[in-house]
Amino acid sequence: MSDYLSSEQNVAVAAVRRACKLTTSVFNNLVKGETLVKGDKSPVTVADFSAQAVINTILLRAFPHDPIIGEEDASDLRTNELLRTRVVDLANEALSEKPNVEAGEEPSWGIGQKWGADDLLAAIDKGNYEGGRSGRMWTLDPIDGTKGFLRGGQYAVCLALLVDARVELGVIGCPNLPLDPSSPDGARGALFVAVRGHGTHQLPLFPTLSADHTHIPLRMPTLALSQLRFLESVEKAHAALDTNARIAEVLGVTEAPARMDSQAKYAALARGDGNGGVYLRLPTGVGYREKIWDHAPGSLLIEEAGGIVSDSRGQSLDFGLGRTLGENFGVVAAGKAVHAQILEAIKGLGGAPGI
Ligand SMILES: Nc1ncnc2c1ncn2[C@@H]1O[C@H](COP(=O)(O)OS(=O)(=O)O)[C@@H](OP(=O)(O)O)[C@H]1O
Ligand SMILES: [Mg+2]
Ligand SMILES: [Mg+2]
Ligand SMILES: [Mg+2]
Repeated sequence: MSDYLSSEQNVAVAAVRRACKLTTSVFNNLVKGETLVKGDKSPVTVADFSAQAVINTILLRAFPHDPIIGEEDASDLRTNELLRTRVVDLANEALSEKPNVEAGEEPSWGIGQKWGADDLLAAIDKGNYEGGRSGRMWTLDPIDGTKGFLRGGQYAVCLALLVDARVELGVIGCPNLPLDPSSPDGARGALFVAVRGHGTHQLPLFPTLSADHTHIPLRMPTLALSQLRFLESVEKAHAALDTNARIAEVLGVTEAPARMDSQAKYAALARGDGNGGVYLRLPTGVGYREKIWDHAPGSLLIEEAGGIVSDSRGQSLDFGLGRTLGENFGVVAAGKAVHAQILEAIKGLGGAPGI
C-alpha cells in the first residue's frame, strides 16, 4: 500500500468491506418483496440504505470534517417504520462487529458498537453535500447497479475521495466478480483500490489469510482495435446500445459485447478481463446527467491502470460541478492505443442520439 493517503485507504477499504458483507448477506436472505420504488422508479433496497449508513458512520468518525456526496437520503426511512427498523438492525450488525486490527481497523471509527436510529439516519443524510470545485469530499454509491444486485448479477459498492475536483482515491467492492478472471466459476469477491500516482491494485474482498492483504497491481493490456470486445450496460435505458453496435461495425470489432451492471465494468476493464479493452456508455439522448458517484472511483481505476477516460465527445470528466457531471455526456474508457480512434468513430456517427 502506498504511503500517500494511507489512512484514507485503510478507512475506505474497511468501510467498503463491511458494506459488502452486509449487501451479500441481504442478498442471500432476500427478500425481493422488500424493494421500494423511488420517485425515479429505480429500485431501492434496504441494502442501499444500510450500506450508506455503515459507510457514512465510519467516514464521519474517521474524517469528521470531510463532506460526503452520497446517492441515497433517509426521507423514506423517516416515514416507514418497518423499513427503518430493518435498516437500523442491518447497519448495526455490520458496524458492531469488533475492529479487525490486522486489517488496520480502529475503534475510533465508530465500529465495535451499536448506534441509535437517529444517529444512523443522520449519517445517511450526511450524504447530502452539493459538491463543488474545491476541498476534500467523498462520493458514495452504496450499491451501484441496483438492478444487477436484485437479479443476482454484478453490482458494486463505490467510494471515492475527491480533492479540488480531482479523484485521488477510488475503492470499489465487487461481491459477485470472480477474483481470478481466468476462473470465472471460482471464488467471487474482488476489491479494487486506485490511488492517484500509485496505481490500481486488486485484493480479495473477503480476506481469510494474511496473504490476502497483499495488493496485486493491475495494468490494462495493450490491444489493437480488431481485438476489442465492448463492455456495456445491461439496461437499455442507461446507454445507447444500438449505437455501440454501429460503432463496433465501423471499427471492425467482431466480438459480441459483454454486458455487465455497475462500475464492475471499470474494474473488469482495468484488469483486462476477456479482452474488454473499452467501456462504451453513449448517452441515450434524453438529457440524462450522469452522477459523479457513478464514475469517480471507476475512472481512477482506469487511469491508474494505464487507460484513458473521457466523455463521448472527448472532454475530461469534470467532478467539480456538483452532484452531476453537468455537460459531460456519456463515457468512453479505453486503453491508450485505441481511445482516440474510438472517439473518431463516435464523431463519424454525428447524428446518433445524444452525441
Ligand atoms: N437514463 C440513465 N442514463 C444513464 N445512466 C442512468 C440512467 N438512469 C440511471 N442511471 C445510472 O446508471 C447506474 C447503473 O449503472 P449501469 O448503467 O452501468 O448498469 S446497468 O445498465 O444498470 O446494468 C445507476 O446507478 P444505481 O442507481 O446506483 O444502480 C444510475 O445512477
Ligand atoms: Mg440509483
Ligand atoms: Mg450508481
Ligand atoms: Mg446506487
